[in-house]
Amino acid sequence: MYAKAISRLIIRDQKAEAAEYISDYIISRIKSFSPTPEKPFILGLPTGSSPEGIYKNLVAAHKNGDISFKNVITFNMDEYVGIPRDHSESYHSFMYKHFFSHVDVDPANINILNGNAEDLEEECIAYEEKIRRAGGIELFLGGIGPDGHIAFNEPGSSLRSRTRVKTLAYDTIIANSRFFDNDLDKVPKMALTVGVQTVMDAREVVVIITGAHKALALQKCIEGGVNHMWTLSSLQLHPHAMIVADEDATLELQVKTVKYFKSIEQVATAQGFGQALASAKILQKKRDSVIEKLDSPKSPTAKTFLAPPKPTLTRQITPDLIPDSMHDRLPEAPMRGIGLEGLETKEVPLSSMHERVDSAQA
Ligand SMILES: O=P(O)(O)OC[C@H]1O[C@](O)(CO)[C@@H](O)[C@@H]1O
Repeated sequence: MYAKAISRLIIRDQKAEAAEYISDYIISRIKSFSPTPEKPFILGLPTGSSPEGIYKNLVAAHKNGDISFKNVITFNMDEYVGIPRDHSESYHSFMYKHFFSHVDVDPANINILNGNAEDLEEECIAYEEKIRRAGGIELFLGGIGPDGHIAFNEPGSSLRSRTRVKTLAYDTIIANSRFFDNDLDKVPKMALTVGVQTVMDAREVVVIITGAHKALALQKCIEGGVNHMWTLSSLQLHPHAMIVADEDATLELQVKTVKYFKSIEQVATAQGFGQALASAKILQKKRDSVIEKLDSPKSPTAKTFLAPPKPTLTRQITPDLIPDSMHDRLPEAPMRGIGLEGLETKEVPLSSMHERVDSAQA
C-alpha cells in the first residue's frame, strides 16, 4: 500500500447529475467486465438517500435493455441491528424497494447482513468469508455520513476494521432520525457494517457525496490526512478511489482543490481517455505488451540493454592460507638507504611516575 491523494473527484452541479455520472460508470464497468456465471461481477452497495438516484437510473437502464444484473453478485455495506427485516426502514426493505425488485439480479446472488442473526459476530465473520470466496469486491459503491463515516465505520473506527457490530454515533442517530419520524428513540443504536479494510480491499471504490451537510466530511477526507476520526479519509490510500460530489458538498474545499480536480477531468476528456478506469486486465495486457516489445529481438533496447553478452565467469581457487609471523612482514634490508634508518624502536628506560614528577618540578 502507498499513500496518495484521492484518485479522482468528479464534481457536478446537482445531485441528480452526480448520480447519473455514477450509474453510467457502473453500467460501463459491468459491461466491459462481461460477467458470466463462472466470472460474476461482484458489486458492493450502500443505502441512504444519496444513492437513490443511482438506483433509479440503473433500474431505468435495465428496463431499457441496456444492462443486465444476471451475473452480478451484490454485497450490501450494512444493516441495522434489531429491527425486523420487513421494517420499512431496514436496509433489506430499502434495497428491494429501490433496486432488487426491479432488476434481473438472482436473489441467490444478493447478500445483506442479517441484523437479527442469533450470533451477530458469527454473521460478520461469515460475511467476510463469503466476500472472499466470491473473489473479492470489484467495485464498492459507498455512501457517507456527515461525520465522514463510510458504511457505518463511525469516527474512531480502526482503519483496519472488518465486518463487525458497531454502535452508531450520536451524529448518525440524529442524521438518520429523519427516516424514523424524527424520533431519536426509534433509531436503532447498533448496526452490522463492513469494515474500513473491507472497503479498502475492493478493487475499486466509488463514493457519492452530496449536500452542504457533508461538505466538512469531504474537506477532511480530501484535504486532511488519513485519519480514523474521518474514516472516509482512508480512501487516500486506495489506488482506485473516486468520489463524485455535487457543488454543495464542495463548499468547504479550497478553491484551488476544486480547480485542480476539475482540471484533471478536463484534461482527461480533452486527451480522449475520459475518466474511465483502465481495468486490471487492460493494465496487465499493456504491461505484457510493453515487456514483449522490450524482449523482442528487433527492439534496439533488447540488444543493448536486455541481452548483454554473457560474461565468462572464471573462479579462482582460494589459495591455502600460510600463517606467517609479523616479524616476517617487516621490511628489512631494502628499507635501509631510503631514509628509514633510525626508525627502529628505541628502548624506553622505565621510570616511575614519582621520578617524572620530581624532574618536572626541578
Ligand atoms: O445518503 P444518506 O441518506 O446521507 O445516508 C448515508 C448513509 O448510508 C450509508 O451509506 C449506509 O449504507 C451510510 O454510510 C450512511 O450513514
